[in-house]
Amino acid sequence: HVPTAHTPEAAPQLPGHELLYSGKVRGLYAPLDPATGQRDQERLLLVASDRISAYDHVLDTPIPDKGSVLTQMSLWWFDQLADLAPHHVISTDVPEQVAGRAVYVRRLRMLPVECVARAFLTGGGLAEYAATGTVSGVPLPEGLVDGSRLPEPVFTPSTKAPMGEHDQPISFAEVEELVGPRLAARVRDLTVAILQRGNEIAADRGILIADTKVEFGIDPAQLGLGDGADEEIDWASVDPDVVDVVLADEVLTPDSSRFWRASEWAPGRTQTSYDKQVLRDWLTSPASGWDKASDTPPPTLPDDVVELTRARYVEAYETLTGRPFTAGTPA
Ligand SMILES: C[C@H](c1ccccc1)n1cc(-c2ncnc(N)c2C#N)cn1
Repeated sequence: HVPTAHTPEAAPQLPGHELLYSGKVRGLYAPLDPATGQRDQERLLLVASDRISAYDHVLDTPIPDKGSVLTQMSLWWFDQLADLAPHHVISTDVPEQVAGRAVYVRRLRMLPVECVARAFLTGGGLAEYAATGTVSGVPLPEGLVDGSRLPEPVFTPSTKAPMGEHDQPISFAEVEELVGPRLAARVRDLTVAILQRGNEIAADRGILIADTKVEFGIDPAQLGLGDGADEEIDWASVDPDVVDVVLADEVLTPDSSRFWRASEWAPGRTQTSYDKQVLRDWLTSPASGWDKASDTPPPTLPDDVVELTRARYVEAYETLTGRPFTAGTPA
């Protein structure tokens, strides 16, 4: 296997497409009409790079096939969850430069809420619980520790912070102020149901999904808006029993969620990350010569760390889906 790495940067130029948003490891493009050069108002191209982030840094060493593995995994989850929510995927027939790691999606009006649900307590949720006994305003049993399984998944939303900043946790009441009580209840219930279903499926494969972040959008046409319109939306006036609340972005991937090996789960300490532990262990070992508190960029990764990390992504995909990973081609 001679890995080819797609990394010049998270979002390379793409002929016939205009870059709209560049995330840490992903890009969102508008296809251009070849005749007029105008942006297609109904579709977007969501591209995953091979870049990986750790300790709030995007590493300069790519993980070959990471973008493709996570794209294929997300596509598989959209199918597994189709009875819970419609999704935004149109086609995987994408430009050859991004084959296997990009999807054409319906252009939606995205709800201004990061929909996070937690099935196990760790990270920011654990810190909030330690300080208040609650998470996102939801009271939890006493005596929970790092990695404790919650009685049932809890909706712990946050605001969409500007690029590069950390999302801020908000209460359910604040979500109701943002999008109205009806949409707030719907996205809460959907986010919890998605994580619940994800863990039911993953548990059979020896994987625990501690938490996940999903995004929802609504078709502009169902909001009575033209495709290109970007006027303000009165979300509280939207009835989720009338419009389709569409599952967008990526779903239940190791980038949007915490993946743990069930066999390694031990509440009371930091859990090992299914996909990023090899990377984290090397970065925090003397071998890297890096100090994560120094705010200097992490060093280039040695080949073995890259290959072991790639193998973790492929293993997660093949274990979850039961399908062999084939680089560069949609499943
Ligand atoms: C956060 C995410 C993002 C991805 C990649 C790079 C930077 C940001 N994003 C997704 C949309 C979006 N907007 C309209 N319709 C859609 N179907 C989607 C989706 N998915 C806007 N932002």
